[in-house]
Amino acid sequence: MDFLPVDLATYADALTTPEPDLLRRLNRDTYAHVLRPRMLSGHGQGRLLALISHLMQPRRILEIGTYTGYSALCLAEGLAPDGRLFTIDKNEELETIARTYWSESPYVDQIDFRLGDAAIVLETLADEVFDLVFIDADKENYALYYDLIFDQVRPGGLILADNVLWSGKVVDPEQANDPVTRAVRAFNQKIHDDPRVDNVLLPVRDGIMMARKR
Ligand SMILES: C[S@@+](CC[C@H](N)C(=O)[O-])C[C@H]1O[C@@H](n2cnc3c(N)ncnc32)[C@H](O)[C@@H]1O
Repeated sequence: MDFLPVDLATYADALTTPEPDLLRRLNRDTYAHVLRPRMLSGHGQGRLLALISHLMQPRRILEIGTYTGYSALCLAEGLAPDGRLFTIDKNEELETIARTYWSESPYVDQIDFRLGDAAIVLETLADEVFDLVFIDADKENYALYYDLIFDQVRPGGLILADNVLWSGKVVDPEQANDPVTRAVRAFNQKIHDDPRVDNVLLPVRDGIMMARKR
């Protein structure tokens, strides 16, 4: 299933800054060789992540859910010269492809990959203060990750969470009892109700929650 009608998605991508060659190759390689390639952010969303990062020029980025390393490369584009991006994934089979492409980028020394279950790995990053966080792992634990990292986000920092429209299931009455859909809906409501942030649910691709810490 496509997130947008194909002609609209094609039009939007055509009128967006082109996908850099390295990312285009990683995108193709992922679709050719890795399971569930739809998880990769892709051209339009990747350019949005890069643009946000350029605007913020973060010193510390946290990504939960590396997959093949595509969104990490996009987010790294805006890093301050002494900046660092921590990215966590529990699937060791993806590490090689991610590192292969990172090594071709100017950000290879700024990307710090941590293998393991996110909730546990986060304990090892307890001393970091984050400017920008991208939550893109198991949906059932989004609310947990949000709670775990919130105090480590600086005032004015941005928390992004992907797939918050969950392929439209968040408004499908037939999915009301689906546990993942319920978790995504609960997460969205939690952010919306949190007086510590200003938020926008962006209907981009599969939905991106943006929450700026006050
Ligand atoms: C949607 S993909 C990430 C896509 C990537 N951010 C991108 O845009 O290209 C989700 C990833 O989260 C990882 N993941 C799922 N549950 C996790 C957990 N509990 N801890 C760490 N990683 C997890 C999966 O292995 C998968 O690679």
